[in-house]
Amino acid sequence: MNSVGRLISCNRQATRALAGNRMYPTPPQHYHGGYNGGINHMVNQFSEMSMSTRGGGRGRGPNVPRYPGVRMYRDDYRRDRPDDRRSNRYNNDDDGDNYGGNSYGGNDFYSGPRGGYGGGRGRGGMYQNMPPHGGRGGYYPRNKFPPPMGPGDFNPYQGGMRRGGDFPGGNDWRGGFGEQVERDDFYPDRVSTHILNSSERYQKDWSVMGPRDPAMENKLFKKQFVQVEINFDNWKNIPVETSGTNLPDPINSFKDIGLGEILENNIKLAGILQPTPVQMYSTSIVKNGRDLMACAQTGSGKTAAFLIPILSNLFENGPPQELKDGSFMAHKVSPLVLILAPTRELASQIFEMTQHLCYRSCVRPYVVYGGSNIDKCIDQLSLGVEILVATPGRLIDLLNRGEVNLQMVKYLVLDEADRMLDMGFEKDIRTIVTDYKMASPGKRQTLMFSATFPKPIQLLAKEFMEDYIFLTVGRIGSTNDIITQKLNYIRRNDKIPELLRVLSEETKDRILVFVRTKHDTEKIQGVLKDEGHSVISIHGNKSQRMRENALNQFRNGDKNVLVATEVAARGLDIPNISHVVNFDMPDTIENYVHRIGRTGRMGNPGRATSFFCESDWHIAPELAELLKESNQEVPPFLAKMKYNNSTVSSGHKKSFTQDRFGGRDYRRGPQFSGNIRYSTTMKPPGAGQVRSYNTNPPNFYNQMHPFNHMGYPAQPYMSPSYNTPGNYNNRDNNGGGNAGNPNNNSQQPSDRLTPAGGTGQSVGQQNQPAGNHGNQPLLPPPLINTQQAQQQPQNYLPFNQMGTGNEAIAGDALNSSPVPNPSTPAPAPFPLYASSNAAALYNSQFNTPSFSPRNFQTNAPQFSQQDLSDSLTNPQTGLVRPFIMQGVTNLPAGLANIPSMATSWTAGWTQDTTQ
Ligand SMILES: Nc1ncnc2c1ncn2[C@@H]1O[C@H](COP(=O)(O)OP(=O)(O)OP(=O)(O)O)[C@@H](O)[C@H]1O
Repeated sequence: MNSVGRLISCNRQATRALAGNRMYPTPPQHYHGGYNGGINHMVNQFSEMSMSTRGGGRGRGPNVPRYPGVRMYRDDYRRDRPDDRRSNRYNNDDDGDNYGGNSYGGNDFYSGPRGGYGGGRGRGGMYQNMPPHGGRGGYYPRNKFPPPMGPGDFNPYQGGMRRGGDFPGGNDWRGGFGEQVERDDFYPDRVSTHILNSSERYQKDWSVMGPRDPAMENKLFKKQFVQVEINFDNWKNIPVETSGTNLPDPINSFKDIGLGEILENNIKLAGILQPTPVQMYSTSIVKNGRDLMACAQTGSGKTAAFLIPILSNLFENGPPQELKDGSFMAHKVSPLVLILAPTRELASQIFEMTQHLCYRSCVRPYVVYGGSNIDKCIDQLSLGVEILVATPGRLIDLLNRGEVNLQMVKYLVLDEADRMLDMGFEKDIRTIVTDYKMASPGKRQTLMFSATFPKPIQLLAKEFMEDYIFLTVGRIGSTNDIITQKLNYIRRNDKIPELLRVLSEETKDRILVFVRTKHDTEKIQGVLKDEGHSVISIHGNKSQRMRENALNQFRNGDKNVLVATEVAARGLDIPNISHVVNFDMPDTIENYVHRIGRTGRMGNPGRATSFFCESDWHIAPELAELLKESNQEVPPFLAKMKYNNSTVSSGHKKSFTQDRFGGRDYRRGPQFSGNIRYSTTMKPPGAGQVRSYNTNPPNFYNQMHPFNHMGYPAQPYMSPSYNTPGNYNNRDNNGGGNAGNPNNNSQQPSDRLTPAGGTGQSVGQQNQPAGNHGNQPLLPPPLINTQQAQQQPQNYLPFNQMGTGNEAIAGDALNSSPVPNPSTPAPAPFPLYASSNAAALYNSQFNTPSFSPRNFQTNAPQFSQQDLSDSLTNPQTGLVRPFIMQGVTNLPAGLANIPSMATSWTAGWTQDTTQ
């Protein structure tokens, strides 16, 4: 007997044992896909000491290769998909279904037909229209893969789904080989907001609030768990940047737009009184019908940021005409809003908030994800759903079954979008968006949200969008300042004692401990329990019920330590997590950001402690940058590691700064024709500090480097908005930061940000001598086209009049935009450009590997030798400062002197170059 056969045989025995006296016929060979799947499912459940088998899981299609020895999880098909296991970098934590488990759950191609397997949940296609014969029977995936027949297909009495036992033996058969467990207690649909069916709802006026339902209200809005006060003060200073065409103005309050009575009522009940920064911007962007790619710090209210404006539009506009007049006859559920999330828990959380906001409305939300009961799910869908929250795998399952129709989708939301478009999920997202007749970009609105948005993902994401706006809230490359981050350098064997020590210092609130593997999660949970801690764990090997129970216990304070794998890293909003401990470092810097983002939410402080081993060196450079950017202490060992590994780590660094993490609109290059706008009413973090730079610069780095390592304007730089290229947006152009526009310098509204102690006077007007920092707005570094500068000197300021902090950066002009000059408009904040060669050279000259390659462009025009030597010989008056040697491959001999010369230019130069 081969290993598969042995497995089947042994499973049969287990099955019989579990089934008690009930004996089931061995199905014919060609049914074994379904049958086998069912058994495997049961064994899996059995191993979790749960008798919750319900007719077995899905079967494996007979033609799909099986990998002996790999347990088939009902919803964890990643394990059976070696390609995905290989390619998914999030999955190398040995936590098979951290993210993807459910995503493949139900993909019929892999799972084989559900039909059949001895009373399983099959929905045999050919009998699906014969309810008297046992419900729907095995299903037929109309779109793609006709399943081989299973018992449910030809014998509805045996295999068809009974749903309530409408045929003798009904529910018994549902159970298949085991005891049936009622899962209502955790099934997410425990709160249903509507009783009308969809066609009834389509006839209603959606802007009218329905009657109050005190019981429902209590269920939805009762403060189940400790509520955390929101600290809006911590957001007043957050920098916000938008880029794209025709940027709408943000709202200041929800009252600025008519949300309608339903939403106004519901947000109040949900405790949402004023918008967070991301909500201010996204609300107006979505209400203006635009696509949006939003990158905002963890815990800043992104969920409501997409839900509120979408719902506002829905309530205002009502159902689409085709649905109202019945011209679009959907025989299946046709959601108007589709929200996709990577994990079950996150989907469930989004659904919960959707329920809150849909209370007393005609809009019915629902959530589908792997690990939950699909029959129930289908039952619920049949009532009609306007907002569908889903994990990709379960949705594809339902699409293949023909249960969901995406043709009416008007809003597509990807939460944790970078994760959703990462390798593990990208294929699924493409399938969902392109294979099921969803409206194309432009005809639907597409919204993507995350706290991290790497450039390659942006490139992918743009395919799903049209003329989108990129929104950044918070400093990119940083985490929330209010999370105090600590790194402990530690040997692997010392981690557990250290964890016990850290926990012993904690007296209150909840602590979340991240561990790499499922196995270690269990192990550490055991150790902590033995030490008297009140601890629970969550990981992908746990059943959905156990996962939800663990989260609930942690949420409501029954347990105050949660040990988790990456599965809990993204999106989970649990109040009062005071401390995140990275027992094992995450594999990527993005994951680090999301993990520690479980604390420090809604503007409240948090702590993160990470145990750093020597083997974690790969994340060192990125982490050092991140800590620096977040105003955290960079431990000496990390800085050392960074430089020691500079050659090895450069690849990481490159991908970090240039391609990963992201958060800066990748489009902002020479070809970008949109606008860029910075927040005007919100001061940048540390605005007070900024002013002090002028007299006694405490942080020269920031002043000298208008762009930080992420290519993002460094902290002090926060210009009022203006358009690019070349045109000021007058509304926002009074004073500070807009050098070169003398007409607008006369007044400075009180809410106007004055960067770097600025009185708002322009460089051009002031003609500040170099080194005099007083009254100088910090400008973005324009790029000089040196040739043009020489030809049109009237448009340029001599170097020595620009003043430190306003220095032009040598390089190619961006669309020939000139350097600030009183008579010409100032250019927008450009990134710096240089070739990679120049970058490498710069870094080697300055003995630092950390100059951002993000700003480099390989095909930039050559920088003339003459320009260089002019600058070298006379840097104070030259038009060009050889700060970045753009495209230079053959350097003049004098170049070697740059560091020493630079030092003499300004006292802060050396600091300037150490970034
Ligand atoms: N304007 C608001 N006023 C009060 N509470 C809010 C507001 N907006 C959101 N919240 C609450 O803040 C918490 C965090 O919101 P949410 O989970 O959407 O953050 P997030 O930015 O998506 O975080 P993450 O990046 O970790 O996914 C939630 O409990 C939410 O109900």
